[in-house]
Amino acid sequence: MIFTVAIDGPAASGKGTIAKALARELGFRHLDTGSLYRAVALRSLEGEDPVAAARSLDPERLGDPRLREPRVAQEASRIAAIPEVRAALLDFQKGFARRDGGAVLDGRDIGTVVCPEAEAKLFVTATAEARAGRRHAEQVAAGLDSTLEGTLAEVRARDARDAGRDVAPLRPAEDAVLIDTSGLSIEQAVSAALAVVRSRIGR
Ligand SMILES: Nc1ncnc2c1ncn2[C@@H]1O[C@H](COP(=O)(O)OP(=O)(O)OP(=O)(O)O)[C@@H](O)[C@H]1O
Ligand SMILES: Nc1ccn([C@@H]2O[C@H](COP(=O)(O)O)[C@@H](O)[C@H]2O)c(=O)n1
Repeated sequence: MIFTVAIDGPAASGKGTIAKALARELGFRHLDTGSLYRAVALRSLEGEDPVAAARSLDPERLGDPRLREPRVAQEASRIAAIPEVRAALLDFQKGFARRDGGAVLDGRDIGTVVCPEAEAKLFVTATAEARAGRRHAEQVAAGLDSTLEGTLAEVRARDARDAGRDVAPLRPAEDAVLIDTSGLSIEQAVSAALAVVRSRIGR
């Protein structure tokens, strides 16, 4: 059996939280595809050519805590606009998705480019203000220097780059189900997503 759940959405919309919860609940494997771009970005910030970094990336080594830093997130959205970087990361993502069993992948182009054949597609969104508030709280809890205004500006800059690039821009697939988490708790958002996926599994 192959069953792929494709989850896309802008920064801090809650797609990673939903993806992890779905994978846990359904016994599916999970890939946070943003971590691939962040790993390339970290190496780019250290002076490496991003295309060479993407071509030699070890996807099993994505645990570096520096990947979560805001400067890495911004650099990720810059190197993610390079077509050769995206091409170098594509086969691994497709292979992860279509191995036997169930898989949940979250990112920006999963339903449109990586897994256009996914059995269930979700587009998770929220207002920029709600997303910035969540990311700011997360950064404060992690002991990082963060202001709400600065985080909102970063979220907006990343949205503009991710949605405005020529290659694989952030957008909902035509057949994606939209979940706006602005007014939802984590539990409500996860159960809305689970209901969509279960309805597809049952078909
Ligand atoms: N429905 C929700 N209500 C309140 N907080 C939420 C909700 N969903 C997620 N969060 C919190 O918001 C933050 C961002 O969530 P998450 O990491 O899942 O977003 P994301 O879309 O995967 O972000 P990114 O693409 O930047 O990695 C986390 O701290 C998470 O706990
Ligand atoms: N499928 C994807 C996933 C991510 N990106 C880019 O990486 C940046 C970081 O992603 P996070 O999900 O960890 O926030 C993101 O802003 C995108 O530019 C991508 O292009 N495609």
